[in-house]
Parts: sequence; C-alpha cells; structure tokens
Amino acid sequence: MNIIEINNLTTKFNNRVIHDNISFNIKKNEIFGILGGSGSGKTTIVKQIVMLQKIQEGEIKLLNKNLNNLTLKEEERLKLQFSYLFQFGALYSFLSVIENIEVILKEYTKLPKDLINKIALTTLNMVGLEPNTANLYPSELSGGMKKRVALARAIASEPKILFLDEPTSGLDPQSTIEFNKLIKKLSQTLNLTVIIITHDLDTIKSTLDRFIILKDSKIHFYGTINEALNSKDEVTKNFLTLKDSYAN
Ligand SMILES: Nc1ncnc2c1ncn2[C@@H]1O[C@H](COP(=O)(O)OP(=O)(O)OP(=O)(O)O)[C@@H](O)[C@H]1O
Repeated sequence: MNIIEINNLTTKFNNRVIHDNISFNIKKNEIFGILGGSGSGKTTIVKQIVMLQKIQEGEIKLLNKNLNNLTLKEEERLKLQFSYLFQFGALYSFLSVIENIEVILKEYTKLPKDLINKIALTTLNMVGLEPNTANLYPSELSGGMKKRVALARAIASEPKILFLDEPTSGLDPQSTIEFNKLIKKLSQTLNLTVIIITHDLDTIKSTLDRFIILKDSKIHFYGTINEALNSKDEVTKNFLTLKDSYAN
C-alpha cells in the first residue's frame, strides 16, 4: 500500500526548474531514501510533503489525501500523523533531555503530566539512552546522544511517518552505524514509514529499502540497493562509492 504518492510534480524557483514532472511512491512501512547532489531539490520535496512548501504543479497524496484540496480540519489531522527531524534540528538548550522529549506531548495532547513523563522515559529507552540521561542538558551530551534525543522527541507522539533530513551528518562512522541500526529497529517495532534524505553510504547500503536519486530535475534512479549495485549507469554507481557519494 502506498502511504505517499507523488504524481507529475513540477517545481520552479525564479524560472529555474527544480523538479520536472517527477512521480514516485513510498510504501507503508518502508525506509525510503531521497538522494541527489546539493541543490537537487531533496529538501523541497520533503517540505512539500509535510506542507511547509506549496505544491506548484502536480499532486501529492499523503495517506490517501490529496494535499491540493484539503480542508483545514483534514490538514490538522494529517499533520498529527507525521514527524520530522530537519538537518541541525536543535534541542532546546534550556530544557533537560526529558523536558525536550515532553515538550511536543505537552503541546499536542491533553495527557496528564505523569503519563507524559512515563511516555518520555519509555521513548528515551527506545532510542537506547539510559534513564540517568533524562536530567542532563543538551550541552552535556555527545553528538550521537543529541541525535537520539531529537529522534525520541520525533517519535514520542507516535507518528505513522517520520522524515529525517541528513540524520547522521556530523556523526563518526561507528555512531552512524548504530544510529542507522536504531532507525531500522524503530521502523520495524513501531510500524513506521521512514523517509530519509541522505548522502551517507552506510545508510544507503544498510538501511534503505528503496530510494530515488534526483539529478537534472528528474528522477535519475528509482529502486532498491541491489538494483542500484547492478546498474551500469555511472551516476548511480558514483552514489554507491566512497569517493563520490555526493555526485552531482
Ligand atoms: N523558497 C525558495 N525560494 C527560492 N529558491 C529556493 C527555495 N527553496 C529552495 N530553493 C532553491 O531550490 C534548489 C533546491 O533546494 P533544496 O534545498 O531542495 O536542495 P537539496 O537537494 O535539499 O540540497 P542540499 O543537499 O544542499 O540540502 C536550491 O537551488 C535552492 O536554492
């Protein structure tokens, strides 16, 4: 079942074509990658799916709802179904770890305080952090721990879909591998559909079920890692080599 359908999407900024009539689908429960060189329009697509950026031409269906003609009520309801973690998605430096996770639940639910605290602690555990990290402040955390807290905050509200923009940027190779394993585990245990913008080779090879590569405003590749590995196309192959995963 498709959870997201992109049909004939065209996006232009100042007469520059960013997406030229592109179409692809994302299935329920898959981990789907959006790849492409810098400026190829990856973030713009995600912003259009999460309704932060207007769709100019074409259509996007999210959970079977056409985003072009939503009522306000439908839009509000849809927005509760997903979370996103944008690049450099910062934690509130003046809030502790647990308060950072609780903040969304306090804003969007009417749950009692102690239940919110319980959910936040459970989520902290799900992302592999010890209970004693709950009262630390972001400045006391490593880069990998900060990413885990941000992830905990994103999943605490039990979304159906999670969007991650370069989630492993800035992490060392070992932390990257661990973070990718965590995403895979969470997607399975929580029945999450995950959409990841990435250049990271470990993510591409070990985590994604399928991905697209955007190039020259079009979808240059659309498929699985095995299909990409067997491809004879140079651009696709370049994305899978260490030296040039940022290929344009
Ligand atoms: N609101 C906007 N107005 C004008 N131009 C924009 C706007 N948003 C994005 N762009 C331009 O569209 C192009 C695609 O941007 P986008 O952020 O989607 O690329 P990206 O593939 O995510 O790049 P990166 O990997 O560098 O983050 C860029 O040239 C950017 O400058």
